[in-house]
Amino acid sequence: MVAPASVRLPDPPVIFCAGVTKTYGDGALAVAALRGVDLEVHAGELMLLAGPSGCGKTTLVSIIAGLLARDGGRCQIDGLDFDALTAREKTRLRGRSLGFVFQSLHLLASLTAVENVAAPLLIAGVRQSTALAQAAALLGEFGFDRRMQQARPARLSGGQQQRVALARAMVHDPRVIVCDEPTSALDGASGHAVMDLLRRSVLSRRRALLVVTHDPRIFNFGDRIAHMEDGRITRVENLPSPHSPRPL
Ligand SMILES: Nc1ncnc2c1ncn2[C@@H]1O[C@H](COP(=O)(O)OP(=O)(O)OP(=O)(O)O)[C@@H](O)[C@H]1O
Repeated sequence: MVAPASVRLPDPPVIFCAGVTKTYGDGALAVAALRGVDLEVHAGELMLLAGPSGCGKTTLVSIIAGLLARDGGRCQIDGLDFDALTAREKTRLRGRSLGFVFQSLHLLASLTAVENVAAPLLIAGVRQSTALAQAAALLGEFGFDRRMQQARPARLSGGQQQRVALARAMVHDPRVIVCDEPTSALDGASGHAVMDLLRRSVLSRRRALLVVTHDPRIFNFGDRIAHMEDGRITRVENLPSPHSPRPL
């Protein structure tokens, strides 16, 4: 049936997974990490992903970010399926549409904070002066003064390093940001500051964010929470009155 012109159909999800499976190894050593995961995250939504250690959270976000191939099911970012793309198209999709922050931040030790943040723009071919100016402006919004922007990661606190990693994931204005345990190593105030920045970026940019967490202190930053157990998402619940800071 055709919908009447006045009915607004919902936007398609920005992150879409249906029946995703993944097994590591084979034979007697096989580990079924994902057993059929269904998940949808929409523009403007911050989805938390929680569950016990070993239930498959990192495997799932690695597949969504195109860093790991799935065995079965469907998975799309903005309507595109990583597994159907050539290596060059995958790199382009990652560079254009995705930002990720994993547990080990992978900041480059020999570069300053601002150079780390500018790196994705330089890789995408943006002129150095423009890339550095954009990176400095974003770090400024993240509370970094000029001196902190010129510091190498080893001279920054854990919370500051986490914010540099976040800025690097956002500087190219991606549609999707995926974070694996962004606050696990941080004290309450630093974790709050990081989640505040993530929340602000969702509100201003209508991004889809997927944040893996064990940390109940940050549950009020999410719109919904997907509970994962033994390789499946067993329940998705709406979170009451998510924290709504000023948009970035
Ligand atoms: N490279 C690998 N080779 C073999 N097994 C793996 C590999 N990576 C993960 N696994 C296994 O797959 C399952 C899911 O792991 P995964 O890291 O996705 O879980 P997780 O929920 O992120 O755990 P945690 O909360 O501890 O980070 C676990 O049983 C794990 O031991």
